[in-house]
Amino acid sequence: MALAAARRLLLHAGSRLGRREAVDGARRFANKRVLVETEGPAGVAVMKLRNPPVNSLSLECLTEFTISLEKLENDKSIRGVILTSECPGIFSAGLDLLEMYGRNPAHYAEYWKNVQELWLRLYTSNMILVSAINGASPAGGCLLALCCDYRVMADNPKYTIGLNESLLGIVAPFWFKDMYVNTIGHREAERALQLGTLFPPAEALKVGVVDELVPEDKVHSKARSVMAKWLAIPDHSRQLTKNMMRKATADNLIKQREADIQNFTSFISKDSIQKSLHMYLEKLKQKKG
Ligand SMILES: CCCCCCCC/C=C\C/C=C/C(=O)SCCNC(=O)CCNC(=O)[C@H](O)C(C)(C)COP(=O)(O)OP(=O)(O)OC[C@H]1O[C@@H](n2cnc3c(N)ncnc32)[C@H](O)[C@@H]1OP(=O)(O)O
Repeated sequence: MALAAARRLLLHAGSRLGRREAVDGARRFANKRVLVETEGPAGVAVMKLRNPPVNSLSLECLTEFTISLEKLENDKSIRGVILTSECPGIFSAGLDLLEMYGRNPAHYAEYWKNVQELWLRLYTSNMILVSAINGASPAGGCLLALCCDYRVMADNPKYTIGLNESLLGIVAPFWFKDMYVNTIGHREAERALQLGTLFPPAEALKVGVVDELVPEDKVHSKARSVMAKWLAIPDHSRQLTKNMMRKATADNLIKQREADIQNFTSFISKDSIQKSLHMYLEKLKQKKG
């Protein structure tokens, strides 16, 4: 309830801000963790995640992301969005592990509902989505990129991308899996999901997790030129085609959202899973020291 009220407030405040800035010509709105700029080619917004240090998808970040998308969807002048990160070297570290560790079942359920919500909005968006992957993109970070219509990645071997859930002792949900299969095919997805493979750029390109690699300083300009090509297609035919390709996958979650929340909640609440997450978090800490 409290979150829903916060969401309404944010949406309202955001739309007032958005209107004022549009009048000033600044064409920019922001909340704390997501910045949206609509300068540049007509009809294109650039959405930047800025939840340092690693753009983990906390509940607040998910909510702000969903609200920003909703605002862009409602703005009929926007036809395309470039999704990128403001955190150096990190696209997104994926779901926030601290939302899935040491909390209570009601929190897990609320969190998962919001993860579903963002995924459904992104995956079924009528807008053209291009990701400019300018850093590491594990698990939920990869999920964000997979929702896009085209993925441009920085050709930096330090960055990896993939659904690595099995390395954490958890399992990618069926809808993450479905989207992976849709993108890279059954055999590659089967292998990558079991091994929790994090692909360096050249391998990500080879297997089809991303569509194009460019030098790091060219990621944004390439994303813009890709966007220009997609903008040249009439919206109605592109949207109907996208819907035809994606509807069954989205509907598969829509028809069992509640059951999926229950599954997640009982899975993540298990002692053995909490222990695995604890060990993974410890490993992340030790890496530093
Ligand atoms: C039977 C079936 C039932 C179905 C049930 C379904 C269950 C499925 C559940 C969930 C799906 C999960 C999806 C996910 O997305 S899980 C998250 C996966 N993410 C990762 O594995 C990434 C982990 N992070 C990293 O590898 C690195 O941090 C990095 C490469 C992103 C960045 O490296 P670096 O720049 O060196 O930074 P640090 O490692 O030092 O990290 C800084 C700081 O940030 C913390 N942190 C990192 N990642 C996360 C995260 N995802 N969530 C929360 N916090 C994170 C890290 O711990 C450091 O914290 P600090 O020590 O306090 O500074």
